[in-house]
Amino acid sequence: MNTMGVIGSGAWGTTLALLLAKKGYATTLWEHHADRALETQRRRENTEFLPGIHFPLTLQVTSSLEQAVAGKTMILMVTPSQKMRENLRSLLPFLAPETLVVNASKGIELDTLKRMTEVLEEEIPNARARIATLSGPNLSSEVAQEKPTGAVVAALVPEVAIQIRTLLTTHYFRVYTSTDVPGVELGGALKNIIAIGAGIIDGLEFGENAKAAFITRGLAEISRLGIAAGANPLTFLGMAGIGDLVATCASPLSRNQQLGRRLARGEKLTEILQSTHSIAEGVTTTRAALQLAARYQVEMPIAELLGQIFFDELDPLKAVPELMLRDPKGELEGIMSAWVGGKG
Ligand SMILES: NC(=O)c1ccc[n+]([C@@H]2O[C@H](COP(=O)([O-])OP(=O)(O)OC[C@H]3O[C@@H](n4cnc5c(N)ncnc54)[C@H](O)[C@@H]3O)[C@@H](O)[C@H]2O)c1
Ligand SMILES: O=P(O)(O)OC[C@H](O)CO
Repeated sequence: MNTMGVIGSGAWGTTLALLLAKKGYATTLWEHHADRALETQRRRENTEFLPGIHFPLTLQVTSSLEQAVAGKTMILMVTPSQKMRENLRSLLPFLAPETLVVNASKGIELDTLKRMTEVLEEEIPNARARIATLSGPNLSSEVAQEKPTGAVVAALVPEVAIQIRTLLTTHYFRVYTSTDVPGVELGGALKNIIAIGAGIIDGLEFGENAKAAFITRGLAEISRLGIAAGANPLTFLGMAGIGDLVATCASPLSRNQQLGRRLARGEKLTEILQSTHSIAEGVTTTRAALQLAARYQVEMPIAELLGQIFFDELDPLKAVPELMLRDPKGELEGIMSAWVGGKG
């Protein structure tokens, strides 16, 4: 009998826990606030992040990491990415050696600049043969409503990815597999930067041409950095690349996109971040991506300007001519050299 643990009860963690529980797996969802765990367990609904969706009997909520982790077939890590390491350290005493561990968060650890599975590898003994990462165009409320969705799970060991694909697949959640862990993970993390920019473009009412060009150049920027960091270039044409970029940049459901629109209206970043419990990972990811770009000597003009908007209060309207009037260049410049020079 397969049993599941989900660590992190925000919108995505709750959605994944519901998916697994509705498949009939006994699933335990971990919430880090004890009183909120009790409240959610009592109400049988996550009223804050996923209102209106009733929990089946197979889904239990707890604030005990032991209950959420011990003896499970698979656990999914769905905390804010900057909290990944501390949560892993806390749950490690309860983690059985055979439990599969899947990252479902999209971010890069500040300071270390590690991807989430790199953090998993550092914290979990003998992790390589049992860890994986899940990504793709997965706006949580659509998945929770069982709307048809595609995703990708990447693992170093192909059989592990296949095993996890089997556990996650449903009639509304089609999962592909990959062995390109860096590509899948960087695609998912870096698209949040571009989604904030797309929100700014929407907020400034610059139109669809502008947004399409911006997404396209965003993909070029993600690909350049990803390839330099060891990703397979083709991954950025897949679920975790163009797939997630389209969903997140186009949808008003995206929290990163929403943040961009609020910035365009003149709201201050600190006020926006204080006004919500939801995570918009793109802001911290911009900081980390710029440091990675410096490490790999990759140009990221969009991320640089967004960094100036976030951290130096650059007026978004002033950023636009800077992008438009950069030195003209060939469309594939930079991508080709990264491809030839990268490990991908
Ligand atoms: N929401 C989506 O549609 C979606 C889809 C795919 C991936 N993701 C990714 O999943 C991750 C989690 O996002 P989400 O949407 O589930 O969360 P959310 O933004 O809906 O809520 C944030 C959650 O983080 C929890 N939290 C805060 N501090 C914590 C700590 N110290 N330890 C553990 N938990 C803590 C909060 O209690 C809350 O449950 C992010 O990396 C996000 O990018 C989200
Ligand atoms: O709401 P966002 O911006 O965190 O995006 C959610 C998912 O990552 C979309 O795939």
